[in-house]
Amino acid sequence: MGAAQQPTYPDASALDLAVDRLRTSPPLVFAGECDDLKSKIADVVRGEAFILQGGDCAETFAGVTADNVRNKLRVLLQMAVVLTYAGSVPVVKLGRIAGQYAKPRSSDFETRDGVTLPAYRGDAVNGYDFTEASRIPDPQRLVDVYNNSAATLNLVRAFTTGGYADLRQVHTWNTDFVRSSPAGRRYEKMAAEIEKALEFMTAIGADPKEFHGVDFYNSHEALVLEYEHALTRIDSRTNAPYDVSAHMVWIGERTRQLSGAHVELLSHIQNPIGVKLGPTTSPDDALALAAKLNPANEAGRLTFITRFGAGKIREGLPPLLEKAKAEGLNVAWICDPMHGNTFEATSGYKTRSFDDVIDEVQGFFDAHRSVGTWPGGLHVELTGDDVTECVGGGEMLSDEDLNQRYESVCDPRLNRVQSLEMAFLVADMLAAGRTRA
Ligand SMILES: O=C[C@H](O)[C@H](O)COP(=O)(O)O
Ligand SMILES: C=C(OP(=O)(O)O)C(=O)O
Ligand SMILES: [Mn+2]
Repeated sequence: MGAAQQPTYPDASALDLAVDRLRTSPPLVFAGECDDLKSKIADVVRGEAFILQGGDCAETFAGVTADNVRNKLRVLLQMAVVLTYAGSVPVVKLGRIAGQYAKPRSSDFETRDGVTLPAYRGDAVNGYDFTEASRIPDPQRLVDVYNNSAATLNLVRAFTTGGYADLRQVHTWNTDFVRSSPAGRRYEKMAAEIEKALEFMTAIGADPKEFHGVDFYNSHEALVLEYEHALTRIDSRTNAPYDVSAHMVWIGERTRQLSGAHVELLSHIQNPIGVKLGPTTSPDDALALAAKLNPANEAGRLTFITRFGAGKIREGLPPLLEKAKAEGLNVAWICDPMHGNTFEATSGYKTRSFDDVIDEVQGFFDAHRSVGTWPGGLHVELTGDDVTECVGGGEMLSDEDLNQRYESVCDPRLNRVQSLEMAFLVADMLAAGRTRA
């Protein structure tokens, strides 16, 4: 069986050149950082922390600007602080960022006005423009992915350690359009309480440097095997292979075949890894994936990202949780409430309803509560901008609003206000679990 969802490059020598370039390029992340993330995910496995993983469905090279990166980071920081404060749980912050450039597709082709061309597979593979030339897979794009990921990560590191993410800035993240929304006002009140608490802590002698930066990690779907393989290095400390293209990588719903090439490649790297599990996953499928990908049952190594859809999660998830619990599986369970809830609006746009997204998260919490397992986190497609891609939410975006600012090149993302609303709703779910426990 060939590897699923791979580009077919017309020019093999150009691919060799790109891969050679990547093989000799410096790592984007360090193995020790991947280990740190793994130990934080181990806290999630033990029910002591919560993961917030979020970002674009598909990053684009054109989207690598200071504003864009800062806006995405800012909404993630705001969501994380809401979950930490209102949900009373430590939050592991993980961007779908600095490498999320390759897309699996349902169909190999796209037809517009009677013209059929190869599907867009992300900036890692081909161009979004609907022309024959742009849709030809170009291996030089893999080198562009590396360079754009390096630039993004550099900025992310500067923002997260250079003062922008200082908890004492909690008010300033609530800027412009978000501030006037109900979620923005709730945030404003919470930020005032946090500021007071920080002043109190400083007054009793806490070191303000403690609040200065945050640990922030990055992740993407490991899809194009040539890229991930070329960026796998032997770590000098441990002599073990790490995929140094990101701290964490995951296997998508379309490439999780047990004997497939993606599972094989990721079984050999030491990074923390994820696997998406859709509604066709049986409890035995999940166990077999865990046995192959985490044979030592190491806590923090494996995260299952469930994406059942709001209508299926309440029935589909509990059998998986029960079996995993009975077998003593050390795994973090996180909820992707996006990919099982996509539909085409009458306007033709791919969209998701905010209510379905929240309903799936509620179903996820209910399933974990009924089985006695820990709802370990969220995996969300979102943006820091004021886009109109998902319907509903407090702004009550409708089908007719979608054309105002639909910018995603793949799946619809929650906008900044919807993301903040989600954080408060999920913090309430976390808090409700605590009072019941
Ligand atoms: O992001 C996920 C997939 O790439 C996406 O959902 C597939 O979308 P498609 O069904 O339009 O190919
Ligand atoms: C492709 C994606 O999801 P899934 O593999 O769950 O369909 C994605 O996360 O963008
Ligand atoms: Mn997507």
